[in-house]
Amino acid sequence: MKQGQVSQVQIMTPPKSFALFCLNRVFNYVAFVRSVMMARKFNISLVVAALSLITRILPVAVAVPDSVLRARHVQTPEELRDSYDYIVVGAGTAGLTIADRLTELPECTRRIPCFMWNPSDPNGDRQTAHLYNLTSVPQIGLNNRTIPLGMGFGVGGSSAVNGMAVMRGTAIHFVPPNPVLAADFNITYDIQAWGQYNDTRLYASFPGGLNPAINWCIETIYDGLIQTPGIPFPADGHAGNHGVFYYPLSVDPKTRQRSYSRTGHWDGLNRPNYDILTSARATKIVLSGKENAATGVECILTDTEKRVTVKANKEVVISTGAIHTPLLLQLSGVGPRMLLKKAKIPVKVSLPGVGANFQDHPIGPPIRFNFTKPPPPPTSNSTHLPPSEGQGQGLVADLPLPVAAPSAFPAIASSLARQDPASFAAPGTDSSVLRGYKAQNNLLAEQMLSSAPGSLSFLHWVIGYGTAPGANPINFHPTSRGTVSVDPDNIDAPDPVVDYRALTNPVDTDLMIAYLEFYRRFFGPEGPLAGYRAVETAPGAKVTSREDLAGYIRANYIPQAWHPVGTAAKMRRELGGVVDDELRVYGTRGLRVADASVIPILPGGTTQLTVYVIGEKVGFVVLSYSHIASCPETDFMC
Ligand SMILES: Cc1cc2nc3c(=O)[nH]c(=O)nc-3n(C[C@H](O)[C@H](O)[C@H](O)COP(=O)(O)OP(=O)(O)OC[C@H]3O[C@@H](n4cnc5c(N)ncnc54)[C@H](O)[C@@H]3O)c2cc1C
Repeated sequence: MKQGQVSQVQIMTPPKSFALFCLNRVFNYVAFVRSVMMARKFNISLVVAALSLITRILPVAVAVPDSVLRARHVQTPEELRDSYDYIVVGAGTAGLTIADRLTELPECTRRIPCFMWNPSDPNGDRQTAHLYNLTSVPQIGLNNRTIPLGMGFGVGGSSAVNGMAVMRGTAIHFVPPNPVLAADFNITYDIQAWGQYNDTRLYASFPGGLNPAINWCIETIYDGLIQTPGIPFPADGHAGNHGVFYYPLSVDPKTRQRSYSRTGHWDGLNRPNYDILTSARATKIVLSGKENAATGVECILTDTEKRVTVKANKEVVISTGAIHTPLLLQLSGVGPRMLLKKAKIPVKVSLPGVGANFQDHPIGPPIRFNFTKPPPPPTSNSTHLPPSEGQGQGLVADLPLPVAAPSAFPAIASSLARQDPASFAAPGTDSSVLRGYKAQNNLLAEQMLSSAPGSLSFLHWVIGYGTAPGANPINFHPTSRGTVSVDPDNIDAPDPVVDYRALTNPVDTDLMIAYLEFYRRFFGPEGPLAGYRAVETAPGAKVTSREDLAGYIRANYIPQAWHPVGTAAKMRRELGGVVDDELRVYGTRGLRVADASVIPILPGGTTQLTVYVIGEKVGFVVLSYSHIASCPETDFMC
């Protein structure tokens, strides 16, 4: 395939190897994003790109009305089968992806129930009521404020309630081998691996609807960014580089409805080998024998409070998200020994990393300006707005640290590299976890010095929000590490104790100050927008000392953007890792974790795309391998 061709309008021949086939499946979703971006670059109508994809999946979509065909919905214990080959716990973003892939091969796998909690209406669509109502403990770094966090719990999990932004990290995240980054998820930026199959039913598109009130703002800021040294403008926001680009949404371009794991991986499936048990909360994985083999799942039926155990013949995959996965592991006896002992939970596997390494993208305090000489409103021939049929939700600028903090970056990097993580980690953190933090610090410090293509971006600026020019800077790579733990005094509580430990590492304050200073330069009298004579309204030009800025940050910092990761990290065990490269939980047999919790360091992008890929990895690449010997090759081609 030549660079620049629109992959979706080509009919490709099947790949020769199973591995390539799997990779192609993984990349379908991304490929569509890319084709849309390519279409914009080469002035090919987005509609053509979208239609080509729709045309290819249409026979399936038409022949299978959603209302009729779905996985068997099990609602009472009596309907459960005696045992299941695979049990996927959690019908969320990754969980539904995995269950779909496993049940694609009817001869090879049998019967997978997905447990989920409180889905009052499994046929329903996005409902705000389908959010967990969770709050963190008081944050010592944030003047003891508590922080609400929302995770989805309907069929579809967080993909059913999320903001639908579709982004990817920069390339370094996905280039193996790397001991502490996502690596090894077999994501590649090789265009050859993309877009050769179009059998996905998940979409990313530019559905239109960019708020006209903020267009002027985008136009003006875009102009300013062009004049700022060192900022690339990749035509394709998914090419793995930092820079300025429009991002698409997980929206079906035809129906303009949310495209999420339920519509992509559950609606329309009618498979005799697929059961879904709802209104059930898993409380424990049964680990048997010396090998701690996962032989079943205990759960509580939320309508009747009845407890049932479902038997697993082959594997259990935990896919309950970065907040509830560490809780479920700990309740099963897999976690930090001291914590489990305190909670009186028999220790099956001492794994200190379970619930450690907790991260989310923090949203910084607002910095706002008034233009006293306002820019002219955009005209219809504005050059920087996306084409009308291709309006996305927004424009972002993802900047490496040398661009965001051209004078501060060496000092920030060297202070991180010199740190002893024990000084900032939660009290009692195990030495293996501290070694993992050190490895992460070293990698982040190295990346803070780089603006090479594909290196990490640090400042994430979502442009165009707010009524006034300015920003709430988002830090793509915070250095503080939180914890998610069972409450030792109440192990029956459905939710864990969540502690962001926000701003406990002073480097995070240094980064936020550097970002606020970036905006002061950008909007100020020496910056590219000087002609508009901006006056700073928040925090105000008088707030300049480190102490004052740190106080402003402490009072306004929000340590989460609904992207929790890292609490069952895919890292080496001696670095505090919880799962290996194939996402198997250390010290167990037949137990994997596949959801956002395995991501060791936050990607420089929103998280859903990476989570889908994790689901694909487990559901298709890893588990399918165990059946290659017994399944005819053609099974994989259908
Ligand atoms: C409000 C919000 C906005 C977001 N915005 C964006 C965005 O714009 N772009 C983006 O890329 N990402 C966004 N994200 C993040 C993204 O959606 C998540 O990273 C991703 O969906 C996580 O997938 P997961 O499979 O790890 O977990 P989930 O999709 O959350 O799935 C976990 C599932 O497990 C179930 N579960 C939990 N505990 C149990 C139990 N004990 N027993 C049985 N079931 C259980 C839950 O009910 C849920 O269904 C947002 C998230 C939220 C919540």
